[in-house]
Amino acid sequence: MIEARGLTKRYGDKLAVDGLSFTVRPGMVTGFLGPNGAGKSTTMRMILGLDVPTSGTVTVNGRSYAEHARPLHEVGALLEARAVHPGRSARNHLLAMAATAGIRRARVEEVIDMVGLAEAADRRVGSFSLGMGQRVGIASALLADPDTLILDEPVNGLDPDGVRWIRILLKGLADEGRTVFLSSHLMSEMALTADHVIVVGRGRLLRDQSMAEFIAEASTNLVKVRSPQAAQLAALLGGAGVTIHNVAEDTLEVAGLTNEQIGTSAASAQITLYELTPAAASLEEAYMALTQDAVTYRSSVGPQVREFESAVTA
Ligand SMILES: Nc1ncnc2c1ncn2[C@@H]1O[C@H](COP(=O)(O)OP(=O)(O)OP(=O)(O)O)[C@@H](O)[C@H]1O
Repeated sequence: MIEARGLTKRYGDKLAVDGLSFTVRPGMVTGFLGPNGAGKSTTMRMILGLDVPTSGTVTVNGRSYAEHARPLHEVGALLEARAVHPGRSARNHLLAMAATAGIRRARVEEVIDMVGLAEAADRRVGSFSLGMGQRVGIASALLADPDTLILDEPVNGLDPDGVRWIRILLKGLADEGRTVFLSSHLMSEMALTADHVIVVGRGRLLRDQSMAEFIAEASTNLVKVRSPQAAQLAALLGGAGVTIHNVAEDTLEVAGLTNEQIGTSAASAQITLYELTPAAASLEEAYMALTQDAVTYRSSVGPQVREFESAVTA
């Protein structure tokens, strides 16, 4: 369990993290989302005792990182910067870490197997691909069998196989009752991996809720209906509190009625339906809508955002 209370970090004039309070709970994967420069890495570094808060506190299992007698056994981390000596083999790197932390040698072989590095463990880490390097980083994080894992952009640059592998691994670790805290800009992947989201913008907390709630909140109550008798259906459904847009000859977008109500009305008037789809936002759409004002480094607005904006204002 990770608990931040009023966590704040100032670098000169820059307030990188601004009074963050949140709890990352065990038994689930929590996604940490936010635009570039929102303060995610700074927050993760403070959790790991690599940066000192200007004010506020952050604890892992009730104590700050520095107060733990055996911190590696409490929390394992994969941060963006790789800190592995390139001339060492993966096995020697893990053996050196294990020796320093008083971890038995057999555990090194266990984690090598867990991350699928058995074949390559004696090769120099410097010769590894990005994906293999990430596996070494994850093996290091898992070495002391910690209850809490913190991973900053673990899927960055990985191929689809590697991305899928990390997803399955993290979900499995959460199912074992561990706390898994993960940052990523890859929204489609985050949607598949995380059960809960914490969203920050300009150092501040924007959301702390379940993935399902976050997406549902951003979903419009539009229902897309396709019918060869679209005009007849529109006339039938029209009424107070109902808005209907004819988006194509055979397609309506209806707001103000549930798909059950539309289906029942259509059936009673013997109108044929080809499609009846409630519109659900994607995580990316929900995230974009929330963080639009919190983006520090913005490129021109992409077509995806425009599409969503017109969908919600239509
Ligand atoms: N050591 C530092 N000295 C000065 N400013 C810093 C330092 N570390 C981070 N910052 C600033 O603090 C803000 C938050 O940075 P941080 O790296 O935590 O954001 P982030 O959410 O992890 O971004 P990204 O998604 O790009 O990794 C940024 O404006 C950054 O420039």
